[in-house]
Amino acid sequence: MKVVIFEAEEWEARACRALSGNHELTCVKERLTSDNAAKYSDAEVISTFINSRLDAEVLRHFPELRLIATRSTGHDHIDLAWCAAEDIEIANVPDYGDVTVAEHSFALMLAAARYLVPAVERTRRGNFSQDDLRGIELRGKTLGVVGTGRIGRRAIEIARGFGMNVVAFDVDPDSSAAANLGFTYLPFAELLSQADIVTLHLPATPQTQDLLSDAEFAAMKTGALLINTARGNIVSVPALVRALAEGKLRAAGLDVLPQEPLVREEAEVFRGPPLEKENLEALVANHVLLRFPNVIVTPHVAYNTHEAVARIIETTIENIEAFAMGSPKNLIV
Ligand SMILES: NC(=O)C1=CN([C@@H]2O[C@H](COP(=O)(O)OP(=O)(O)OC[C@H]3O[C@@H](n4cnc5c(N)ncnc54)[C@H](O)[C@@H]3O)[C@@H](O)[C@H]2O)C=CC1
Ligand SMILES: O=C(O)C(=O)CO
Repeated sequence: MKVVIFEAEEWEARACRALSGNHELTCVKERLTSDNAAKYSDAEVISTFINSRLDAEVLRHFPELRLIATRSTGHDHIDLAWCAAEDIEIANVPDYGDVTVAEHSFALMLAAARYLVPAVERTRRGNFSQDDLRGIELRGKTLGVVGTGRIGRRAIEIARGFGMNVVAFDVDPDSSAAANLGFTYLPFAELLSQADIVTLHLPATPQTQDLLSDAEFAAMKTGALLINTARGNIVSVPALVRALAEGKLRAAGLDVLPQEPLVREEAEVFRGPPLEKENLEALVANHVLLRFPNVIVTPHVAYNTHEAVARIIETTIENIEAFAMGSPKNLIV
C-alpha cells in the first residue's frame, strides 16, 4: 500500500522502515494541511500526530485513502463523519499513555499545589524569599476524576498512593474498577462540590465541549485546583479566567488549550483570512490565562516520554500491517 507518515521525526521515519516491503513508504516532516495534501494524493494509508487537522478540506485530496493511522489516543482532530461517508477507516493507539499521561497530571498537580514554578523562578534569580509559597498537601484531599478510562484509572492508582480520597464521574462507570481501586462514583455536580482537585481524563466530543463552564466553576469548592491533560475545549477558558480572577480556584495545571494550533503558530493568524469571532475570543482568552501566576501550562507534552512514543510508533506500525493483512486492529468505530 502507499503509506505516507506525516509529522515524522527522523527516528520515527527510521522506525517506520520496519514496515514490510509490500508498502511504498514516504515520511514527511511537516504536518498535513490543505496546502500540501495534493502532493500526496495517491496515498492509501496516512499517519499523522494530533497537529494535522484531518477535516473534509484536507481529506478530499485523497481519493485512494483507506486508512488513517493516527499516532494518538484522541481522535478529535479527525472528521469521523466524513471518514464514515467515504469508507475511510481510522485506527488509533488506545493504550500507550496511561502511565505517562497520569504521571504528568500529577506533575502538574504537585507543581500547582506547591507553587513550584514561581519558587524555582525565584531561586534562579537568587531570591530565596518564601513569601506566598505556602502550599497544600495531597494526602487526605479529595480528588475528582472525570473519565475513568485507562488514564483516569492510572491517575486513581497514583492518588491512592498519595493517600487521597477519590471520587469519580464517567458516563460509562466501571463498578469493578471502583471496588478494586477504592473510589466512589458520584453524579458530576456532586463530584464538583466535593473535590479539592478535579482532574480531567475524558475525550473531546460534541458532548464534552465546555463541560466546565461558569456554572461548574461556581459549583466547585473555593480554593480547588483544576488539572487538564485531556483536551483544551473541555474547559471554557473565559470561564476559567473568571474563576481564577475571582479567587474561586487556587490554581490550574493545563497541558492542553483550546485552539492549540492557533496559539502555537500565531504569526500564521495574521497571514490568513480574518479569524472567526469564536476563534479570536479563544485566542485572547488563552493569552490572558497564560499570564496568571497560579496557572501552569505545558505545551501538550503529557504524552511525551521515551517509553510512550516508542509504544506509539510500534502500535502504529502494527495497525498499518494488520489493516493491510485484512485483520484490522484498534479501529475506531
Ligand atoms: N495530553 C496528552 O498528551 C494526551 C491526552 N490524551 C487525552 O486523554 C483522553 C483520555 O484518554 P484515555 O483514558 O486513554 O481514554 P479512554 O477511552 O480509556 O477513557 C476515556 C473515558 O472517558 C469516559 N467519557 C467519555 N465521555 C464522557 C463524558 N461526557 N463524561 C464523563 N466521562 C466520559 C469514557 O466512558 C471512558 O471511560 C483522550 O481522549 C485524549 O483526549 C490522551 C493521551 C495523551
Ligand atoms: O494521544 C493523544 O491523544 C495525545 O493527545 C497525544 O498528545
